Amino acid sequence: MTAIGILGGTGRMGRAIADAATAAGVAIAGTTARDGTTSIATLAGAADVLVDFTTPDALAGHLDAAVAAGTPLIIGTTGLLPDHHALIDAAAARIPLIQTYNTSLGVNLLRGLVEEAARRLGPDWDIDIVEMHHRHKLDTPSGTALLLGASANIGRGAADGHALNRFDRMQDGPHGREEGGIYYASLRGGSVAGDHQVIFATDGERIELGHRAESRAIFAKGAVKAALWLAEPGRAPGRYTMADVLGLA
Ligand SMILES: NC(=O)C1=CN([C@@H]2O[C@H](COP(=O)(O)OP(=O)(O)OC[C@H]3O[C@@H](n4cnc5c(N)ncnc54)[C@H](OP(=O)(O)O)[C@@H]3O)[C@@H](O)[C@H]2O)C=CC1
Ligand SMILES: O=C(O)C1=N[C@H](C(=O)O)C[C@H](O)C1
Repeated sequence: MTAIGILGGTGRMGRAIADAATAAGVAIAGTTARDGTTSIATLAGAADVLVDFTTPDALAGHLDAAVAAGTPLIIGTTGLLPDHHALIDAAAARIPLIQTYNTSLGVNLLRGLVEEAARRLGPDWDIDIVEMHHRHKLDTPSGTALLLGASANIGRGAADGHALNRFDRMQDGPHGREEGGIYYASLRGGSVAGDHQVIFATDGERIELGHRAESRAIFAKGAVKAALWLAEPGRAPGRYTMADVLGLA
């Protein structure tokens, strides 16, 4: 039976993933938290696959441990910067790895719809992304908002959608729109698990494509599915996506 090691086991997502794994009959090899009482290296050696929903500061240590043990890794942590992505690319040459800002089926389907809408609508339609999350969320805009922006950029013809919006952060105030810019608005409050709305607006009409997460269970279920997929025997090193896992690629 596949055993999952949960990095950040004390967190909201860590606990949800433990519940989802138990419900799916998947073993838990162990968990870590910020206090370091459990050795990451020991857990990496004991687990068939690791899942990391923690904080960008912890990423380098988690990658080192996974590579040293040869253990596949799923990174769900958001707020990553270009340097983090360079470390992930280097690790993916050694182990199978998935880095994704959203593990839900719905958002990964929505990405394709957003890409298609942006492609068909063309440059006369402005694109804005509005997201709302619980009061504890630290990063802004959400990783999913950036993913959806990347899909829209790809639909508009960009070779690498992320290259445009990894660096284009939120723009505020009535400064007028930059041509081709995608604008983000973020709300934080209550216990919202994750709402995203992509608004395509032109003169006289709007199209809205959105997704609402009713609980973290959908992210946890997707993370367990991705973990089982990544841990399949013979999975070669590489940087895979949720589209690969869900058969959407
Ligand atoms: N990809 C996806 O589908 C999703 C991604 N996320 C992302 O997952 C991440 C975690 O979210 P959430 O569970 O709500 O956050 P929490 O704050 O509830 O949990 C964070 C976890 O990380 C641990 N941690 C914090 N700092 C460190 C550190 N320096 N080293 C090691 N471990 C550390 C915490 O340990 P301790 O308890 O000891 O502080 C805790 O276990 C966020 O980036 C969030 O955006 C969330 C939902 C879905
Ligand atoms: O922090 C969260 O809770 C979530 N984070 C992810 C993000 O930043 O997009 C995914 C989901 O929306 C929940």
